Amino acid sequence: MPFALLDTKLIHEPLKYSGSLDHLEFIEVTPIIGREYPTAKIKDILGASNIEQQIRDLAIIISERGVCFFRASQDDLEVEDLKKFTDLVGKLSGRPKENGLHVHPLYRDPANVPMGNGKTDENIYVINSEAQKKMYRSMIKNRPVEPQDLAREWHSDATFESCPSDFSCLLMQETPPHGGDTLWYSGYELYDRISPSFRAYLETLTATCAQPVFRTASAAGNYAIMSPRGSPLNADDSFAPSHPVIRTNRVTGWKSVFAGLGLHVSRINDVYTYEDQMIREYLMRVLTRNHDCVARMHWTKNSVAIWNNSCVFHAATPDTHLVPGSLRLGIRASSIGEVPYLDPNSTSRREALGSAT
Ligand SMILES: O=C(O)CCC(=O)C(=O)O
Ligand SMILES: [Fe+2]
Repeated sequence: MPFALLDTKLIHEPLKYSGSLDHLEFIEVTPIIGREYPTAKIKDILGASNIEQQIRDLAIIISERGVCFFRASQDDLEVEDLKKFTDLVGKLSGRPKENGLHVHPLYRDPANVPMGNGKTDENIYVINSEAQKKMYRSMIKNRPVEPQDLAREWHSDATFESCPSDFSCLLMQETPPHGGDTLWYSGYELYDRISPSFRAYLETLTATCAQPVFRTASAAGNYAIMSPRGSPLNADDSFAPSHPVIRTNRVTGWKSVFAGLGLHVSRINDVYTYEDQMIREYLMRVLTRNHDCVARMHWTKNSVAIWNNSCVFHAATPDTHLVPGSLRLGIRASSIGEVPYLDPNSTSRREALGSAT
């Protein structure tokens, strides 16, 4: 049995779609990843008489497709609606009962400036291109960044927590005239592109995850006051949990690459340094050489994306500063899911769908 399987009690039965969203118009973004709803309003889902059934079904669709885009303007979506919606998607798709919305350790950081309405909220992470510009400037001063290496942007939310995020939902309130796209990458398909023997090896591995800005003890200490950050299990202030490199998605039951690459993965455990580098570089190389696994969102004002962090990686495109005077402002809520696990009896996405893609 792979040691990345932490606890058999964590294993969930895959959920079944009931058909409650069949009335919504949609297009698949690519054969592999993403679904776009061109006209649907999240507010209507929240006001539906069968809200619980619709949200549970939506959680299943997001988990199968990785990410869903709500293209129509969601300008009637208040901050409280965004929080309620994200919370319900996590709750109704079976996250542990004691978990709730993530409290981002950086929410009081100067970079996490007030939302468009001038307020702050512990459950809302603000994405503001002006504040990011300042933060990047100071980061670059301390740790020079290769300008051509945007691969550093790939990540999955809150993997620096023992219980990371299952669903994240981002409402983009202000958009630059061009640029500022976000990309999502299918961790299911990444898994399916690895040879069976190498997959079997990766399934035995875990990795230590850490947010780069929390790696100093004083930073971690400052953020510790925000415990428990969405789950009693996130009371650990080390910000360096271990997660399985291959993970089962609790909603679909499909295997995905998880803690094998990206911004927050600091070390593959129990291997030598060269092996750690080799495994992470290999996975990143498969990712960057297979752009058909990407769904890309060109944001329009008040559009929304909601994704399942346990089966997709995502990356911002930090080019807003190239458009002088433009502002990109988004607010994000994240639900806290289960402790990541690998069910050795789970299947890959392609196996489950019986498909070539
Ligand atoms: O700014 C973006 O495009 C994505 C930001 C992000 O990583 C997130 O909202 O989780
Ligand atoms: Fe993110």
